[in-house]
Amino acid sequence: MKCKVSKICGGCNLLHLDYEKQIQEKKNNVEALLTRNRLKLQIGNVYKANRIKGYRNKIIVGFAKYKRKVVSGLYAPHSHAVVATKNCLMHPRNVDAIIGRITELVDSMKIELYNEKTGTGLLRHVLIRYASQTNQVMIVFVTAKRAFPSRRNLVNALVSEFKEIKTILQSVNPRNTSVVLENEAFVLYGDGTITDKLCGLDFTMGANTFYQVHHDQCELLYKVAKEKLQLQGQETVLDTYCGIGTIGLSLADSCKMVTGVEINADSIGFAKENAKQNRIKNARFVSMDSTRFMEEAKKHHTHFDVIVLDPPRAGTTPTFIENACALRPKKILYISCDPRSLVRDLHLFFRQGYKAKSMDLVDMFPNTTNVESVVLLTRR
Ligand SMILES: C[S@@+](CC[C@H](N)C(=O)[O-])C[C@H]1O[C@@H](n2cnc3c(N)ncnc32)[C@H](O)[C@@H]1O
Repeated sequence: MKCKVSKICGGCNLLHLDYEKQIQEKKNNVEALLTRNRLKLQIGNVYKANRIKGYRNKIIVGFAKYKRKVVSGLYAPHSHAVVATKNCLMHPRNVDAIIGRITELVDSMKIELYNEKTGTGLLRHVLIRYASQTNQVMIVFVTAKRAFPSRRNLVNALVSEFKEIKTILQSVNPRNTSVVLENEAFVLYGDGTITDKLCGLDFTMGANTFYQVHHDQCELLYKVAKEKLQLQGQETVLDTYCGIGTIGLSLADSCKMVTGVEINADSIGFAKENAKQNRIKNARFVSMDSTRFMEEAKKHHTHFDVIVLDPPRAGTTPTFIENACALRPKKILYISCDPRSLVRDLHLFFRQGYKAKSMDLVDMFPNTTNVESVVLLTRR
């Protein structure tokens, strides 16, 4: 695959390798990390992706002016510089057409671009989410202020042209931070949600909720998780860092009870809604910091047979690990998107009497160096 901007964009830093070599490189990198950290762990399978382009279902584009015309693109790594791109190889084609049209409309409607240096202007970025199985698109305009003069014309133009746009929102971030969705989002069109199908279930999500970027690899990841856990139908499962409930709900038909914990209250609202719309009755969700939940669970001797954790890149906390292990679950499944924080946390699990039974990798992010790990821990 050839991309003119891959060197400056930095998004696809393995694009120069053919896919088999990318997979080998990812495996080598994780193995080297394990060795450097004195972890004797064999990597079992590396689950490759069938779809290695056009897979990204969440895209954030920035805008800039070039020769007086508005251009859009991804941000260069660790910077706020926009790399003007058209038809990124990782974007679904129909989403790219929408991005192209938004860029033209921003230009022709003379929508002011936000200037980070002076703190003036309006439009900061646009976030697009795509539910690939239902062909539903969500667009979020992130603006520096609430007043958005041309929004009605912009929305009308987009929805009349693209039938797949199900909802459009505006999120206001007045502060000088790079956080994309800082505040509450206002609905400009539709109901503020899109719904995708995953593992045979319907999952509705909002603008600031987490959803894995590669639909098919996400299904594969959850399938691997289910296989690793070998649930017998009687277990109580705790799904921490649960987002909109995807992992827990996909396990619900194989266990007695699922409890999901997540810090983002919006996500918990969607998780409850998702349980309801899929008629899943053995799942409950709690909006709470996972570490605090674990402390409380330990204090009240709440037992779980299985604990699943899928934290953000930073990994989990020593307090979470200490309390989770003190509850003595039979199995702990650690799903991680950053092998470095995973390795750090595994040392702590080992110190608390757990051992790694298996470690597998799932290629959630083809053409990049990122990889998802799944580690099954059992009591020593
Ligand atoms: C990598 S995502 C995983 C979400 C979900 N398991 C999935 O597969 O879609 C991590 C999730 O952890 C949540 N989170 C971040 N910090 C948290 C915390 N301290 N306690 C609970 N949840 C947290 C984020 O909001 C996000 O939804």
